[in-house]
Formats: sequence, C-alpha cells, structure tokens
Amino acid sequence: MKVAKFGGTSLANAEQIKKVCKIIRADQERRVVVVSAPGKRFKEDTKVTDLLIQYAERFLAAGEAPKEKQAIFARYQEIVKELQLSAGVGGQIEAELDAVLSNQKNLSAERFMDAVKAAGEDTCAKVVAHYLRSLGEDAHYVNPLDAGLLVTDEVGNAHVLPEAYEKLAALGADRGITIFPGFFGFTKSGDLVTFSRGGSDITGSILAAAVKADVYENFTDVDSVYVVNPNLVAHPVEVKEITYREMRELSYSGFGVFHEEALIPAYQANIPVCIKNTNNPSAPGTMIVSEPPVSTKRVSGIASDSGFCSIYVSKYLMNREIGFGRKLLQILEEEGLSYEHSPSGIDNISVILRERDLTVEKEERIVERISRELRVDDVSVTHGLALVMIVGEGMRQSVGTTARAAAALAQAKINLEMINQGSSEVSMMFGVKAVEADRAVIALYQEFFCNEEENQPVLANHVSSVSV
Ligand SMILES: Nc1ncnc2c1ncn2[C@@H]1O[C@H](COP(=O)(O)OP(=O)(O)O)[C@@H](O)[C@H]1O
Ligand SMILES: N[C@@H](CC(=O)OP(=O)(O)O)C(=O)O
Repeated sequence: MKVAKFGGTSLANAEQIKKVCKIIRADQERRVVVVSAPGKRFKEDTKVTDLLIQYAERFLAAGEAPKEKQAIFARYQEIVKELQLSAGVGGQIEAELDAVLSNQKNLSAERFMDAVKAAGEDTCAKVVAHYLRSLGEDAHYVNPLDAGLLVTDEVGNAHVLPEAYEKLAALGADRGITIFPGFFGFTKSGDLVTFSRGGSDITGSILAAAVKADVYENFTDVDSVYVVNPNLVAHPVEVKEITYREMRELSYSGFGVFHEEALIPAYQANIPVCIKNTNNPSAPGTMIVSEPPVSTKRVSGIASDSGFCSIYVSKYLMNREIGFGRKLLQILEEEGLSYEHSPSGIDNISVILRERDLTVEKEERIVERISRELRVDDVSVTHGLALVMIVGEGMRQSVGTTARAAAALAQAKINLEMINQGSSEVSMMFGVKAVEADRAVIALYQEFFCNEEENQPVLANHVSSVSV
C-alpha cells in the first residue's frame, strides 16, 4: 500500500485537482491520500492557508471580515464549478466551511486561528473525495478526530502523540480510497491543533508509518529534490537518492520542498519516501532511504536559511571553569529559549538562536545576566545571520571538504562569521551575513558541482584521494 500526499501547488485549482485524481486512479496501491489546502496558482497568488490567516486576524480584530471571507469562498467556488460537482455538494461544502469561519464562540483567539487554518485542508479533502466519487471511485473523506490523529496541545506547532499510531493503523483496512486532510490533529480533550506551517508533509509521514506503507509518496511541483534550491540556481543537479539523515539536515537548513519534521515518523518505521512531481508523474523523483548508495557523492546538497542571531561570550580560562556551559545554557532555558548550535573555543563560546525567539527585552536581560552572573570578559549579540549548510554522507570518507568550501567562500569574498562541523560528520555549517547567503550557496555549488573531474563520486567506506 502507498500513502500519497499532495501539496498545495498540486491542488491549486480544478485543473491541478484533476491531475491529482488521475495519479490516484493510476495505481490501486494509492489507498491513503493526504491533501493540503489549495496553494498558489501563479507566482504572485496567495495560498488558501494565508487567505485563512488574513481572515482570522481581521475577524479577531474587527468582529467580521467579509472581504477576506469572500476571497476564500471564491477559491473553492471556482474549483467546485470547474470540477462540475453538483450544486447540492457545493452548497454543503460551503455551509460547513462557513460554520468554522463564523464560529468563534467558546474558542480562544489562538484556537480560533488554528480551527480556521485547518479548514483549508479539511475543505479540500471533502472536495477531492466528492470529485473522485463523481468519477465512480469508492473514495471517502476521513476526519483526523474520528481517525485518532492525537497530538500535543501546542497551538500552531503540534506534535504527534505515540498512541495515535495504533488508532490510525485501522486506516490500512479501510475500503476504497481514504482522503485525509493534512496539517492538523486533535488533543486528547478534542481540541483541534495544527502542525507548523507546511505540516501536511508531517500528516502524510504519520499515516505512512501507521499503516506500514510500502512507500510514502510526496507529490509536489518539481521533478526531484535538487542539490540546491532551484530558485537560486537554474537547472541544478538532481538528487536521485538521499538518506533520511541528509534530508533532515537539508530540510532544517532551508530545503523548502519537504518539512524537516516529516522525516521522523517515516524514518522510525523505515518507510522509504519518494518526492514526485504532480505535473510529471512519470519522472522517477527522489528516494529518501536509510542507507547511502554504495557510491556516494562527497556533498549531497547545499542549503541556507536566514533569521538567526549569535550570542558571543568570551572569558579567559573558560575551558577550566567547571559548569560554565551549563550555567550559560540555563540562563537561556530560564528565558524559555532553545538554541540551535553552539560552536566553542578555549576562551569563548557562541550560541546560535532563531531571531524570532529573541525579543528586545529578553536580549537585554540575557546580556545583563551573562555579564553579572558569569563574570565574563565580553558578551555581544550579532543579528542578521544566515546558516549555510553543506551536507553529505560522503564527507565522512573525504578529506579536505572544509578547506575547499572555505577557499570557495573566500574567493567569493564572503566573510565567515563562524564554522561548525556537526558531530555526525555529515554536515558542515557556515555562519554568514544573511545578505551574503545566496552568493555563498552559489559559490559552494560551483565548487562542488560544476567541476566534473572534481565531482567524481567517492566510494562509501573508502578514503578519497583528494586532500587539502
Ligand atoms: N533543494 C530543493 N529541491 C527542490 N525544490 C526545492 C528545493 N529547495 C526549495 N525548493 C522549493 O520547494 C518547492 C516545493 O515545495 P512547496 O512549495 O512547499 O510545495 P507543495 O505545495 O507541493 O507542498 C519547489 O517548487 C521549490 O521551489
Ligand atoms: N497548507 C498548510 C500546510 C501545508 O503543508 O501546505 P503545503 O503542502 O502547500 O506546503 C501551509 O500552507 O502551511
């Protein structure tokens, strides 16, 4: 059995939904289907999820938002009409959507926001199920509450609860084709909570693990995962196969094609993931697997993400002070902050955080506490950083990757704020000013992928002859 997830671009309008249904019908193994909300139809368009957020924000501020509501209805009305669904079906779908958008009673502002956001996928799943039925298929919409998709009570950032898997396993025995809305689940108390943005990928992975699918197919709008963001480099090298670990690092670092948290359920259940193109389903796509291929490249991908800041702390003989690191991180913990990385030297340490988590007040308090409580020589915060990540299982067997990367960045006149090699040795991180991130990725792409001779595959478990 296959679990297939279709992203927003695959469901943006009726024409796309027809392609999706053709793909579902082409393979009887595609029995559990997860759908996102309709995405962008063209570059400047707005995703339905963003329309829903705009609606909820206006509604919460003004008590009504007729213009925003109409924009949402217009998207679904056009789809229903072009799919030639009956007036009765269209009316029912619209009434159910309207009930969610108009019902703030007994809901806090944040719960209302999550309920409205989830209505995008929920409505889309109903439309797809109706359309498949109109084509004669035995398809049915399943609600995550009824199916038992239990999640933590973290509004807008839910995580699946372990007991959900057992309940969801029953979907594997369902008759016909199950159409399941992505992006949200329910707490044990029955409250709706969404995953973080892009979270329909997570739903697909959870269902694939629960029903022990042979493969989790993730349909999007590109033929494969590429070694760099195709919006940055035209026609970059395609990735045929990549490990969960590499993909996890690259998704974390900015590969928008697959949600970083979506790999865990599939990985734990050892379900291979295949990224495929709805607009070109015969293309083989990219397989995400547990073991690297025998002949693996030194570098599998290069990604970057901005929105980071760094707290730099220096103190003479820091290395001799027992408990220094713990006390520093405890200050961050007490301010409710998680940290991303922490490169260190003998007398200094940096802690990298997401900028969105650090308010001005928190920053002032943290700097003051570090100075006073840890009696440091220097503490400063640098904003506007991007992290550029080179990832590859082959790096473990290769010598000189850091030197080549640093030289390429130096040649492009990019100043390095920091370098950090992950303990797993499959990734290497460079901190640069956010404005220089794209240039850094391009320079690294040229270094590792545009020189045929240098880019010969290196054998796994074999030390490359390339040296510094
Ligand atoms: N390394 C990469 N390989 C492929 N696509 C990438 C990569 N990095 C970013 N992307 C972008 O991810 C997009 C697909 O993700 P997304 O827009 O979330 O699709 P969906 O609507 O199917 O969920 C692609 O159109 C591409 O622009
Ligand atoms: N619609 C949600 C969830 C999602 O996964 O969407 P997409 O498949 O378009 O990335 C969002 O925009 O965040």
